[in-house]
Amino acid sequence: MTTEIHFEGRCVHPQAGETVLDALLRVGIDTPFSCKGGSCHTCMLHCTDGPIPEKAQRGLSERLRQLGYFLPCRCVTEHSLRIEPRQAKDMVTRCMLVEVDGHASGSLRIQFEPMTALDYRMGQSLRLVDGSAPEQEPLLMLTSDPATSPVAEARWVLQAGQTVPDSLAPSAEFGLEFEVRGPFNLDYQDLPEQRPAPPADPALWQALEDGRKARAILDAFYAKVYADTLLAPFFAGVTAERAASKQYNFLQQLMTGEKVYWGESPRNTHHWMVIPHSLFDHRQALMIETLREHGLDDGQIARWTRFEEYFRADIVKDHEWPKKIGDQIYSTEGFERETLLEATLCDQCGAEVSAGTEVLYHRRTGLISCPRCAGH
Ligand code: HEM
Repeated sequence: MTTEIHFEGRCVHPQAGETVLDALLRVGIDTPFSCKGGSCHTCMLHCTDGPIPEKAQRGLSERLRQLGYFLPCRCVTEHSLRIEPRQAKDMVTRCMLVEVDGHASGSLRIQFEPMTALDYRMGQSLRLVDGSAPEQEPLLMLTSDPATSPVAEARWVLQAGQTVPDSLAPSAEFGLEFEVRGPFNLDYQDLPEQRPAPPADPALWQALEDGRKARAILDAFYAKVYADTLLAPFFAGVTAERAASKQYNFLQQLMTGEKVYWGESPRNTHHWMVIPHSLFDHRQALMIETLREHGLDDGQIARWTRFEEYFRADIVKDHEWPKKIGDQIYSTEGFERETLLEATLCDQCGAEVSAGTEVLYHRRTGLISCPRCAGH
């Protein structure tokens, strides 16, 4: 009986004495590896069916052995196996704390050093291993770029009911250890459908003169936003008055708990906006500057920004997300052709386009191109 190694739709036959890793590489399967001697664990794979030789699991933790992980560089077998790449949910990395702050704002900035290699990209996420079911574990968003920062950095936006472990408490000191799972690609599906609002803070609203000062702050803030070369492009076609009013109602609802905001959820409003952490932080710095100019003290500033930080996970992303309403997902990127029911003006050249004409329109922006501008 020939030995068959099934891997991602391919079937490979190892030669006598050949390791599984060498067999995969021989036929051109691009699987990661480094030392090829069982030391670095870079090539570790997951076996879903078939007996794994004891030698191929030497050096792996009991947990990984039980899950079926093995080192293909140490695996010579005459039995057939079904194998697959490692699964992010099974990867747990022990980390050492460098520094943690932000407890007052509800958005923890955690600087840490993974104790074994953690292969990640900025924008991916980790889960903090805290003893709960893996899908319930707190989400940490990776904000550092491994190419340029010697220590890793992640954000943890605290959700209702989550408690911070001692290893990440305000008093936590350099060197404390904790474990993370992943990394995962953060996508809109990872966010809970309807995120509960953070607890209201009516005393803050009162300190903001029952909203009068909040309105003055927002007017001054959006004046800065519209003059800012990084932020202004997102607001093309939206008046500063609209932006400030919507934000006012949103904050009023968050701070007082009264239902006065009727706009979309932050996730859906910002669904098409590619906003990196650095831009979010830049906006936050402008907001803090404005709050200071209006006489808020550090405590009040932390209480205000806590509400904004809470929505970081709904807003920061490295590619546009579709809209999600209930279970329905709506893609708003791309174009459609539509026959006009009424005459209108072409958004490109300004010429009148008569009813019955087929035009090209962009699903999200709603801008149309007449047949001449659309090139047909
Ligand atoms: C860099 C960060 C951000 C950018 C570039 C941004 C951009 C925008 C833009 C362009 C709009 C107008 C959308 C429209 O009227 O069509 C908007 C609306 C809004 N934003 Fe943001 N935003 C950012 C951060 C935030 C934060 C931190 C919050 C919440 C705490 C927030 C809450 C809202 C709300 C509630 C609206 C109104 C939604 C509606 O019109 O229904 N935004 N944002």
